[in-house]
Amino acid sequence: MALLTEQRQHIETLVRLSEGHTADLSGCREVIRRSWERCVGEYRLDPGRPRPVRVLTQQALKEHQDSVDELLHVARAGVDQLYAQIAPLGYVLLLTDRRGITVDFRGQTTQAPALRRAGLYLGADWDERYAGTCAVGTCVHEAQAITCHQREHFDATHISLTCTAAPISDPQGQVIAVLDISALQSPRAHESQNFGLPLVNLYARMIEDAYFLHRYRDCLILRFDSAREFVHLNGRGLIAIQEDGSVIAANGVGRGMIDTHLRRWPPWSSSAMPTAPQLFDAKIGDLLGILSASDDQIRAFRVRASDATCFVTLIEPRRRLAMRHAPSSPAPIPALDRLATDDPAMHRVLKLARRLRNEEVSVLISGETGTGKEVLARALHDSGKRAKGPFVAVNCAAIPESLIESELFGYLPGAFTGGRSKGMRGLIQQAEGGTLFLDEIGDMPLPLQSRLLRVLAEREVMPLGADKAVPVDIRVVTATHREMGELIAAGHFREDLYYRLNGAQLRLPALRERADRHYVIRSVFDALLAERERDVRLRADAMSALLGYAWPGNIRQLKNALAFALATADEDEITVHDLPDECQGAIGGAPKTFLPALQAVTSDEGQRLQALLKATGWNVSLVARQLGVSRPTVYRRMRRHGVVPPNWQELTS
Ligand SMILES: Nc1ncnc2c1ncn2[C@@H]1O[C@H](COP(=O)(O)OP(=O)(O)OP(=O)(O)O)[C@@H](O)[C@H]1O
Repeated sequence: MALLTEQRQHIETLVRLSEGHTADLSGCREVIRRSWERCVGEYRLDPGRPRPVRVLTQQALKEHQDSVDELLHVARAGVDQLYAQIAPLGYVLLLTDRRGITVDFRGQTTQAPALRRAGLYLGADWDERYAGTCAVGTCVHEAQAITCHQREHFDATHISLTCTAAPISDPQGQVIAVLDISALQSPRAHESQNFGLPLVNLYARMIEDAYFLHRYRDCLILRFDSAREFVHLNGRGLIAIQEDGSVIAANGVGRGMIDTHLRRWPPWSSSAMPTAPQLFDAKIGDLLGILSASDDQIRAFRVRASDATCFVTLIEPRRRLAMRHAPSSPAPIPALDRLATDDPAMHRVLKLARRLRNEEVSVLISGETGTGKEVLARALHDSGKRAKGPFVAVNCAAIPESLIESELFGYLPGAFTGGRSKGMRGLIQQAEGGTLFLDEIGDMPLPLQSRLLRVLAEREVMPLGADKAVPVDIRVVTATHREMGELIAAGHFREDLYYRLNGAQLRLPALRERADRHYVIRSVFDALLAERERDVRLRADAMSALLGYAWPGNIRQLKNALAFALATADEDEITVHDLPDECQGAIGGAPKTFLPALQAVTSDEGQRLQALLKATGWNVSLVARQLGVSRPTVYRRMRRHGVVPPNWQELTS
């Protein structure tokens, strides 16, 4: 009721404004007043007829997303980080294109119906011409960050909302997108939103700079700041230049410097631009030589426009950097190298794998299901001196217990009823000269563990029914997703066998923990395309959802999800809507890991654990490190206390 009364009063104020009475606007901020005047004068919006929220069709939304595809991709990390900060305060996040169409969104699924009604949703249109005065639309019009709080909105439908938006400009200074945080409810006082403007501005600037660095990654870029300590970390000025010092593009701070320079020294022609040596009062050689001039790869220059000192570093084109670093990197081993790019845990695994590939030492590969243990075992085999020999993979969990002995060790004719009349060469012997890969080793029955131990110790195998052992030359690689320490403690696995198998351990990280998820997604996708001889584009919104998903089934689940999308997508591109439901994230592809758990946890220990998990963004590995226990132990404790992460359904499936 209160809202309806407020809406009526609001409408009356605006109707009076449309009739030329401006007396009621004395407390109104100038920027809002200008926008209201545009709404009634220019757009002819009728304040007496609030308009329903407009949400675009999937097809129309797709077109808008396409037009900012590259930006969406670059912005993702910033969008996720900002949302992680504002979600606990009850805010949602919108990224719109320059026309005010919401092309990316983060919000809580539990609030979806209310958010959709309010227009805080993927595809919602916040163009000032349609929605009236609002943070996004007015921000685009004014090209400046703005808070639009409650009754500052033009349309009476929106007056319970509070919204703060900041523009994101392209390297030419044109607004290409708007970053917005909004809440359905907020305190009445405008000051309650004071935190929002600097926060959204900061992230908009970071996204803008990330986009600049991405667009000009193949150019020389000067990065500068007035504080030496901040240049590498967050140098605010960016200017892309050519080798002769001419300016290609600049970010907001860089453009500001150029403008001041031009005001002081007006050019002889309107198209003439100052060069970098002119801007920094330097020789081009000094600028190009920055990296070797000092230990911290920074040099001080005088900015001619302001006479201020400024500290500058040089970012080299990515291609040139790659070439420079190539000679020092170790000799390529394609079978191993293609498994990862720049993930620290994978680097450690692959570094050790390189050393082990030609050794006879037994290797135990651990990691959650689907992390690629068999793929790594095969790569180890393919890259080592046994590559020409066979690679025999045995899944100990998949073979019935009654058959596993005969399968592994083989048997002579007539060794047991039901066997083949000619007998059978066991898998151990089939791996002669090559590698025997025993997957799910934790599931091997105890009696067989003793026999396997003998094979490893004596390097010979005794087929069923034989009275003489046969020598074997095999390398054994095993894998498990189980906690071997627990199996040993429970008497299910022989400790002596474990130590023999665990000559070295390679621990594969879960896909959700990998910093090179983008590379993994791309390579799995490319492999599927090659298999199917198809050419299909993976659109940025799909990539964004894939990057944000928790992947309880790891690379296997990823592969299945992409295969599903390829099989069901209508066109020659995959969008977020073509992915299996669980990977589409919360509304607008929000990473599930950011959604709050809604479970009631009663025990003290459970609550402490839940608080710790929440504080780390449900990073189980980090919590395990903080508590000094293993990850499986954290999962077990979560299960015991009923601590349910947002993505638990997948984790337990
Ligand atoms: N780096 C990779 N590139 C492409 N596909 C991969 C990669 N790693 C794993 N896969 C694919 O993911 C699936 C699971 O891999 P794999 O069988 O090696 O995992 P696993 O850890 O051994 O699984 P499990 O624990 O269930 O035995 C396979 O289809 C494999 O082809």
